[in-house]
Amino acid sequence: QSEHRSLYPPTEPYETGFLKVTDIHTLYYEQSGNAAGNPVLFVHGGPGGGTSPKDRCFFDPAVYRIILFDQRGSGKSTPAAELKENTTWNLVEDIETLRKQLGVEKWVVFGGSWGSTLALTYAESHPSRVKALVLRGVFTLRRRELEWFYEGKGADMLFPDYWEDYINFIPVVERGAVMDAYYRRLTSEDEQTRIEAAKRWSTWEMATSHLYINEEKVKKAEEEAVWAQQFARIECHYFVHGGFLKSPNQLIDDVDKIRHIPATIVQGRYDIVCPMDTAWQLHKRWPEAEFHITADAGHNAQEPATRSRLLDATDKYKHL
Ligand SMILES: CNCC(=O)c1nnc(C(C)(C)C)o1
Repeated sequence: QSEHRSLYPPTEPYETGFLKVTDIHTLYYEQSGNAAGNPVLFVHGGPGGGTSPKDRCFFDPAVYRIILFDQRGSGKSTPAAELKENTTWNLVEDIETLRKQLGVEKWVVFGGSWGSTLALTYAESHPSRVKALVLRGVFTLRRRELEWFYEGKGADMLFPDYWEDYINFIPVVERGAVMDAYYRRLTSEDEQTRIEAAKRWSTWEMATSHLYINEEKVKKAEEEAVWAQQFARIECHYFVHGGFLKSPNQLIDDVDKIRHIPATIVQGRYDIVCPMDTAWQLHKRWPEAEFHITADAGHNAQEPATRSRLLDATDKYKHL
């Protein structure tokens, strides 16, 4: 393992498309790299975060058939930020629909943050379809994870400056349930209320996603109203519904369904958005999975040590 690796060079898709999955939702997807190669599915975060061209660069394009898709309401999928028919189980079905559409039997599945949540949910639902899992910044939507970051039960103590703009948007009397209060505003009849709530919610998350604040990401949350609404509305929708999971600890409790699958977990020690406890609990229940703590990293996949371990992992599974 070299210490700090660079991403694979940028590539362009050899195919892009739109897949209608319900009367309401149409999904954007793309394929790049080697059309006859080892299929890998990139599962983006948020939910609602969408994919970007850089996401392709975690994979050796000479070997991998690199498949990206924008989940319901995210990125180029339409309608943007749509919450109707948008649940974890819909997304698991969408992944199977996409797999069949593309003629993939089995694939490597790669996901960080919410992408790790959906990757785990998909693998536990369809273990025979997963060649290997690469998980980063593990998030399982336990109540404690949500309260830590969105309800003023921890992360606010580490970023009190950025917390102020997030929490001051909500009247004191509503702060007993901050996510619910944001949800009322993110789904308000009034467009300006929706936009302001989305910008505040997204800025809080972008400001805390790196060990060293990434001003570019903060600017994106403050200035890209469409993206901010996709990110904030869909995240908040999933969180106020507990991820639509059957029980609060379902993903870790059901890990025995996937312990036979080759896997690598990469976790930033100073991940403020998805604190290391979750990855640690998953690791203890899944000792077979390779486990890397990156000592000088936060939440984001592009932080040098995290990026490097992720590249090592995709190289490890490239010939499966
Ligand atoms: C719990 N939400 C964290 C998450 O999934 C996430 N954080 N940043 C992202 C993007 C990189 C997609 C913006 O996703």
